[in-house]
Amino acid sequence: MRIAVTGTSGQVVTALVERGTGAGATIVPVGRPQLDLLDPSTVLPALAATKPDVIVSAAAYTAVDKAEAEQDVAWRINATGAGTVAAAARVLGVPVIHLSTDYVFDGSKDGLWTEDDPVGPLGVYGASKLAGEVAVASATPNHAILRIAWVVSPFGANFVKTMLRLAETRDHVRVVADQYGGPTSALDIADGILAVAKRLLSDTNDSNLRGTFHMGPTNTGSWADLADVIFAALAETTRKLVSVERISTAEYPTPARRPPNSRLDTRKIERAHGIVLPEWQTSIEMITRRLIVPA
Ligand SMILES: NC(=O)C1=CN([C@@H]2O[C@H](COP(=O)(O)OP(=O)(O)OC[C@H]3O[C@@H](n4cnc5c(N)ncnc54)[C@H](OP(=O)(O)O)[C@@H]3O)[C@@H](O)[C@H]2O)C=CC1
Ligand SMILES: Cc1cn([C@H]2C[C@H](O)[C@@H](COP(=O)(O)OP(=O)(O)O[C@H]3O[C@@H](C)C(=O)[C@@H](O)[C@H]3O)O2)c(=O)[nH]c1=O
Ligand SMILES: [Mg+2]
Repeated sequence: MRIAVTGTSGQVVTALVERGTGAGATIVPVGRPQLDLLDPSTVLPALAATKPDVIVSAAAYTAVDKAEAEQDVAWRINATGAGTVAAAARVLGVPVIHLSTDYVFDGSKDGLWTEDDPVGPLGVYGASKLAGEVAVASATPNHAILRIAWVVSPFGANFVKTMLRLAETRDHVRVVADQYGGPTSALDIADGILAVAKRLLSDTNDSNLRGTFHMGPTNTGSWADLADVIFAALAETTRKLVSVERISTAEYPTPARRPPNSRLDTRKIERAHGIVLPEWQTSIEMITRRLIVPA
């Protein structure tokens, strides 16, 4: 199975490269300058050249706060760009697995968000990603849109790396404790994507395998809970102690609003694709240790 993935240095594409071989997949990252989502004319030729069986649409504008000031660029990449990738998949006659986000929700629900719940993004990033979902779904029926959340990994830029960088100069970090979600390892996401890709290829017509799915760990937590686990793993490995001050969103002003509760109900992808990701704490400990003691 040959899988073309948009982007070259992103967290999920890097995780797919690490996990692909073990799952019998050849991962072909396709990124700038060959494929630039800001230049739609590059997309089909670059993807066609990889001769893919499946396309994973992982490239995106992911700077949540910066997007508030760069609305045009965020939309061209996350909305128009996503639609162009899906249209290329249709032309090439292959399924597309497109990644979206928990930030399509406004966070006002008490429980877990299902795929049928109403969307209501609070910021430019979430709105542009939602427009991307619509563009993908209208470009080809042969799609699986996977909404994921709070992605962390040994690669790229992410919250674990931010916390470890802060720990180099501080023994005290303030972290919001009133935003809840599902911290997810890009490596676990890669395993899920590979499983979905196999099913889409082996059953080319099953509509239960297609559509929109929430994929994430079985449990959830706050950003402060996540920081606690990171610093516990740091303390175990290096004896460096960092305390987490649990603050409110109001005490940590940012350009973009974020959902207070974006916890995702993952039962649909379990039913349709048999996918269950691990509890987040285990995966976060592994990532933290890997970042402290490079392999
Ligand atoms: N990070 C997160 O917390 C979450 C991410 N998601 C979604 O999951 C997907 C993967 O995220 P993640 O791996 O963390 O992303 P990263 O932020 O780690 O990487 C972004 C990727 O997008 C690529 N990219 C950005 N602009 C362009 C462009 N104009 N043309 C081509 N490629 C471009 C980058 O290219 P290059 O390799 O050249 O740098 C990079 O590979 C995204 O769709 C994101 O919206 C969903 C929920 C949470
Ligand atoms: C660095 C830092 C952040 N925070 C807060 C700010 C914010 O509310 C929360 C997370 O901050 P970040 O900027 O790392 O996370 P953010 O960029 O909002 O992460 C989001 O990225 C996009 C791409 C997604 O799709 C989402 O699922 C989600 O992962 O933690 C603190 O409270 N203290 C700190 O020291
Ligand atoms: Mg961020």
